[in-house]
Amino acid sequence: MNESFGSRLRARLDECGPLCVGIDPSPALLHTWGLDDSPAALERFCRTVVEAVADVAAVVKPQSAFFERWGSRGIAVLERTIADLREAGTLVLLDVKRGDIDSTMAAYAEAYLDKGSPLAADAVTLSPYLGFGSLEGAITSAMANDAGVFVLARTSNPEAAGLQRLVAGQVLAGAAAANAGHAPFGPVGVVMGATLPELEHSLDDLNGPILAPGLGAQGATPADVARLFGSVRHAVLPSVSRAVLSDPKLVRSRTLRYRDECAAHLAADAR
Ligand SMILES: O=C(O)c1cc(=O)[nH]c(=O)n1[C@@H]1O[C@H](COP(=O)(O)O)[C@@H](O)[C@H]1O
Repeated sequence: MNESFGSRLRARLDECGPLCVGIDPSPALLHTWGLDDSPAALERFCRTVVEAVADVAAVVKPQSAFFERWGSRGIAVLERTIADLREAGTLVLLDVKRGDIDSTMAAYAEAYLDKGSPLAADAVTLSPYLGFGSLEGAITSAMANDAGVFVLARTSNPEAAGLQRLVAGQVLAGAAAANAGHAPFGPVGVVMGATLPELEHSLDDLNGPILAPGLGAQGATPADVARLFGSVRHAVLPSVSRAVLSDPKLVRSRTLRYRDECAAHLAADAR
């Protein structure tokens, strides 16, 4: 692997269309699938999802929390899931939402971005709460490893608005500065919920990908994705978890439906 994350994401979006599928093996979903709540069931769940979506989702996003709850046994399943996805050629965005002072961030970067790490992903989610500058080392590490990061800017949950409205501009400016001069995208993506009533900031100068979670279970639709992100449609990566995971037999068909509906709405509503 020696192509930048931006190039690999561009190629994957062009090949598969705009969708990220989350792997969120919650106890509720394991129960719905008729599985017990155990590491073995977790592994079965993940294998089923990987087989169903690896060739049709541009990106797959395992949610670390659902693996961490099983301690080392859960992390072992996460390692195997990441390896299976990468072997299948799917980009892996590990959802860990990390953020800390620079020396601690260096250790997180080593854990999730260093090519030699057992948990190395193509990209990770980061939280900018300690200041965008605290993420600088992780961004440098991402670039050195042909990986990427997605920094929380305006998340999909309703509680976030008051706090994030105050700082989203700084996050977007920091990401745009880090991405300047890179093609086709820089390594710093941002997270902007598909549930937002409106975009309060311009994304035109970002030059990076936009992860847009909230489709399905949180109420956002493919039409919302197009309404919010039509002007940056080549860079948006809508993300869905529960709405495609709720029935093991329908994971693939629901993935295809969300992907194709997002593509159709983005093409039709592009401004
Ligand atoms: O970083 C994320 O992926 C994320 C950001 C955000 O703003 N909102 C959000 O829901 N997420 C994650 O996206 C997934 C959403 O799952 P569903 O609501 O089931 O599609 C969860 O793993 C969340 O942690």
